[in-house]
Order: sequence, then structure tokens, then C-alpha cells
Amino acid sequence: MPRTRIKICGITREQDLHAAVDAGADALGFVFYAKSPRYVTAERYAELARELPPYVNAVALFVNATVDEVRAVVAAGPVSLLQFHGDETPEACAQLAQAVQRPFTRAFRVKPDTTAADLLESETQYRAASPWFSGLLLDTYVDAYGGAGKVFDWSLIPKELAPRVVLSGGLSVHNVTGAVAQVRPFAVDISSGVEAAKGIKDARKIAAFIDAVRAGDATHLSQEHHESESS
Ligand SMILES: O=C(O)c1ccccc1NCC(=O)[C@H](O)[C@H](O)COP(=O)(O)O
Repeated sequence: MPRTRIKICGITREQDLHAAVDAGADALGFVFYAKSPRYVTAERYAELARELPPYVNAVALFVNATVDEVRAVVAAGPVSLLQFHGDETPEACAQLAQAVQRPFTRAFRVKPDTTAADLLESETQYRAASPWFSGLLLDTYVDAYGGAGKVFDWSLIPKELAPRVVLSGGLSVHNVTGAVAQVRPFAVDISSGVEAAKGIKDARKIAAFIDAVRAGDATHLSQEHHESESS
């Protein structure tokens, strides 16, 4: 069982970037959506990106962006992965990713009436549309698109899909151990739950969150140990 990967999203300040890296985050998210309280411009990203150490992935998050906007961000600093969090169709995602030659995740914003079949169908559609598709990120539907700290019903995530998804939406130190133990996602993604205020991260909350993810991983390891002992 590999460890659950962790992305800290909505980085706007150098000290928050360092706090996330020091705590052991695998990826940092930067929001290039002007209506977000965590918005950073491509110019500001160029400054922040100078602080990125090797082997930590920078994820550029867009909401209904144009090719020119995505190009400007990729030209400003290192970008490992794109995250499309708006109403982008499979074809639009494919076109944007191809234009800048970067892999992408697609946010599926879960509504109360979303079904397991909807999630599987969506993954199939995006995978078919582009070789740059790297996986679905599951978040809770909100009109503001994301970063709202709202949880959805994890029980609708199909078992076969879970090892490939990024789980997000309202995660925190209080629920992430259970989320990792129950869902077993490939990765978790958090923004609001590690903030002191919108766009301002709290280093202690980041460290506590990462410890709580590792506690979820430890649950799997001990389950696997018991299973192998009893077989
Ligand atoms: O952070 C924003 O303001 C934002 C705005 C528009 C679309 C997405 C946005 N954020 C997404 C994320 O930060 C994460 O990918 C994820 O949804 C976690 O959010 P949270 O529920 O706050 O932990």
C-alpha cells in the first residue's frame, strides 16, 4: 500500500510554501482564477516558484481559462500538472493540456444526486479525450467552483476508482484519517482546512493535517498485516 499523496492548495505566500514543503507535502496548488481569494497572477507565481525545491510538484489550477492564460502561467515558472476546476469539457481540457504539453487533473464537483456511475463515466470520457489526462479530483459542488471547505458523501466513490482519485472538499485534521482509511484515495487535497484566513495558511494546521493523513495510512498497513497473518 503506497502512502497517500498530499497536495496543499491555494498557496499565496512564500512562508506558506515553505511550511507545506517542510511538513512533507508532495504537491502545492496555485489558483489562477481571479474571483478566488487565493488568486495569484502569473507574475506573482514567478516569484513564488523561485522558492520551489526539487521533487515538489507545482499544480496550476484554472477555472474556464483561455489557452493564452494557461500559456502565460506555464511560461512564468515550473508547472508539473494542470488542474481544471471549472466547466471545461473533455475537449477543452485536451486542447489546453496539449497547448502547453502538461498533464492535467479534472475536478469532478460532486452534487447530492451524483452517482457512482457518473464518476466512472466522467473518468472514461476524460481519459478517452486526452493522453494528458492524469486523474479525477473529487470535490464538492459549490457555485464558487471550489475551495469552500464542504464535504460530500464519500460512500458514493466506487471501490475500483478510489485508488486513482484525488479526494478533496472539506478535508481537515478532524476527518482526514477516517477519509484515508475509508476511501483509500491515491491522494488528498486541502485548502480551507489548513488556513488561518482565506489565502493565508497556518503552518501548524498543515503539519497536523499531514500527520493525520499518515495515521490513515498506518490503519491500512495494520489491516494488511492482520490479513497476511491470518491467511
Ligand atoms: O481555492 C479556491 O478559491 C478555488 C476557487 C475556484 C476553484 C477551486 C478552488 N480551490 C480548489 C482547491 O483548493 C482544492 O483543489 C480543493 O477543492 C480543496 O478545497 P477545500 O474544500 O477548501 O479544502
